[in-house]
Amino acid sequence: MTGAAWRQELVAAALAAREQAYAPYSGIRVGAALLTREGRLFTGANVENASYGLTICAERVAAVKAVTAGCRDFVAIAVAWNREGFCYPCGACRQVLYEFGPQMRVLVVEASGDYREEALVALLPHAFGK
Ligand SMILES: O=c1ccn([C@H]2C[C@H](O)[C@@H](CO)O2)c(=O)[nH]1
Ligand SMILES: [Zn+2]
Repeated sequence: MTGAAWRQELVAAALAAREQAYAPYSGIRVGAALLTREGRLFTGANVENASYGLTICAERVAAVKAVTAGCRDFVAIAVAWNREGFCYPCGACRQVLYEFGPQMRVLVVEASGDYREEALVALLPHAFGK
């Protein structure tokens, strides 16, 4: 993945990953697609639980898949959902992403496929890091 093409690929993968969401409680289907320094792409979707509090966000699913595949250097993540407006990662996800990608880009995607690009550091100012 080179040049600008990776952005479109990441956005498309995040939109598609929503299909894998398990969200019977909220109905909010979130998809994430994470690009690592090696050029590998990892997807994730939210996995809810009857206890509610044990729900896992799409972004953290993608992050743990990457790390457990040996990829610890995150370049960018795209996040999409099935609601109006842009899908921004929650605070917990921002912190977990920061551990492996302090310089990474975050593409927040609308259901239409339009997206905005942010720097993770802009979403998590004065971050607590290693
Ligand atoms: O960063 C976030 C925030 C929320 N969700 C999911 C969790 C839950 O299933 C639903 C509503 O919070 O959205 C994510 O996947 N990522
Ligand atoms: Zn989250």
